[in-house]
Amino acid sequence: MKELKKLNKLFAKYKWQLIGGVIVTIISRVLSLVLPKYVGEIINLLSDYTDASEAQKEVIGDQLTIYILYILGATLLAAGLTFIMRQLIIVVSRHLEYDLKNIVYQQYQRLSLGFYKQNRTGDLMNRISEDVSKVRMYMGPAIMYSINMLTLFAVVIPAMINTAPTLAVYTIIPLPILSVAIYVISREINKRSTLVQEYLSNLNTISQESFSGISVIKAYNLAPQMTEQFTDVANDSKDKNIDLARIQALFFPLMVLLIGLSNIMVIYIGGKQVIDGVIDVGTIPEFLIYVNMLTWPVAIVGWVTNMIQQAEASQKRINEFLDIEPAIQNLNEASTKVKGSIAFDKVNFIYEDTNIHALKDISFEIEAGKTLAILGKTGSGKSTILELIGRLYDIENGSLTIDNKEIRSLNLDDLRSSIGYVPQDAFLFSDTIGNNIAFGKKDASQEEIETAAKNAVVHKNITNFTKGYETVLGERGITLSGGQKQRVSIARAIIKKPQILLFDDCLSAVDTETEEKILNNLKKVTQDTTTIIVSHRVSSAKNADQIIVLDDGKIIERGNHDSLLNENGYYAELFANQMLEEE
Ligand SMILES: Nc1ncnc2c1ncn2[C@@H]1O[C@H](COP(=O)(O)OP(=O)(O)OP(=O)(O)O)[C@@H](O)[C@H]1O
Repeated sequence: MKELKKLNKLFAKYKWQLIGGVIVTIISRVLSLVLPKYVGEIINLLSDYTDASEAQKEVIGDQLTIYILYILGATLLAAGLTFIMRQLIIVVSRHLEYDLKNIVYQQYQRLSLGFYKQNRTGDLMNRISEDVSKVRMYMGPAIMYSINMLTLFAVVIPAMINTAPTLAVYTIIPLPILSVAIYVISREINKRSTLVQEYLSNLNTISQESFSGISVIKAYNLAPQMTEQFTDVANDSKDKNIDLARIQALFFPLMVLLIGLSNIMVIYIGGKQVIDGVIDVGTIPEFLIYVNMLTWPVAIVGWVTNMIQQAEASQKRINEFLDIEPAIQNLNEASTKVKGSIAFDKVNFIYEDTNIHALKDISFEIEAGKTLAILGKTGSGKSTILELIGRLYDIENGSLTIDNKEIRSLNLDDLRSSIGYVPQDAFLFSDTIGNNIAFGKKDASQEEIETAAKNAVVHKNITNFTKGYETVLGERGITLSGGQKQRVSIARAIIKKPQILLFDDCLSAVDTETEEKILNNLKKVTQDTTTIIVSHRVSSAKNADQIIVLDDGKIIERGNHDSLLNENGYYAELFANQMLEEE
């Protein structure tokens, strides 16, 4: 229960509902005693009825009516209270589940990019859904059934012992056996259902990948292989489901068998005691009802134990993530507005997970409002520079300053909200185009959205869609072309009028003519914005105030378009090749 202790803080928030739930449960269980007690009394009265005089028969008749009314009243009240009990405890568990999901989600948002590189999306999803659901089973049903069971034991067993001690002992004996048997079976059920879940998740991954990669599958005519792969996994999944169904099928027969045994015990031992005159005949139906009242809670002991064990394991997995401190921390709570000058001084950067030395002794400076273009072969470290400016990673070596202040000393929220970042792989949400652009600025007006789209030269494309800005994009924005996606992503960055704009090769899918138009528009609207353009194309870089060329993490050339052409190095060669291509 060590891991589950973490939830106590959450429980405290709902303590009154929980205490109410406990009280209501106790009252309803006490009321449930009325039924067996008076059924016993009724049978006793009935057994006297045949030999009774007319006057006595009338009294017995009245008595029977009163007992029946008692039973009816108590049963109705107990039913009402059971409803309230579920409303209190189960509803609280849903609130707790909601709170826990939010806590996990907020933690996910806090964690740094490195965390996401190390953990699979499926695992993250599982912990926030599957694991939280298992913990909810502890927070609601497990607690409710435990209270229910304990109060029932506390009221029924003394009542039984009080009425007929010997019969009580014989009746109770099979119950622990039932409890252990259910525990063993439900543990096996859990083991097998975990396997079923695993196979289901494999099946989901295959289906999801085949839907996302449908164009590749069709182009390579891979449909038969994919179907075969799916069938194999589906077959395994079916086998695991059958294994599960087999063990589940044992659950109820076993319960019925053990209840039957207890009932036979009551009738056999009770019958003998009635013959010997130790107990009244009414005690037998009374005990039969007790046995049936106790069986479900006894069976539940095993089930609840399992639920708690699973919740403990799930909470352990959740705690693993909750206990991680984000690698990137905000070290300054005070607001620090960013103007936009950036300086790298002998920055070295090694990716921890791959040990790749991505940046080696990088030094450059950009004044606020100026433009820097970064060129270089793939894998030369261009994107890494942008990631360091957004503090997606911290540097260990050298210095990176913004407005002459060490980047770590800036308020992280201020830093990030002063940056407009357009990643290499434009990601659009499954939402309208308008909302995707407005994502960069919460309260953006339609006019602002359209202006941003015009500057990113995508307005005309959008208005060509029947629903214009209201066009809903599918998963990963599949209704847009690569170039359109890039431009929507640019509009999203410029709408927030950031102090620093980072473009990571985001004009690669746009033709040079449109590229020119976008760059010209940007020049107008981002006059005071520090802009860094990462590109493979000279056309994106030629107008920049400063250009650096990277190779294997090092700066091999720097200058502006004219000076670099004079150098006759990599840049000049790239320019010549690209001019040739264009011609
Ligand atoms: N998250 C990461 N974890 C580990 N290694 C990484 C990570 N991101 C990049 N790298 C490695 O760091 C090096 C520099 O990568 P980077 O993405 O900065 O290059 P790039 O110049 O932007 O390349 P491209 O033009 O292909 O986008 C590469 O060798 C790459 O494999």
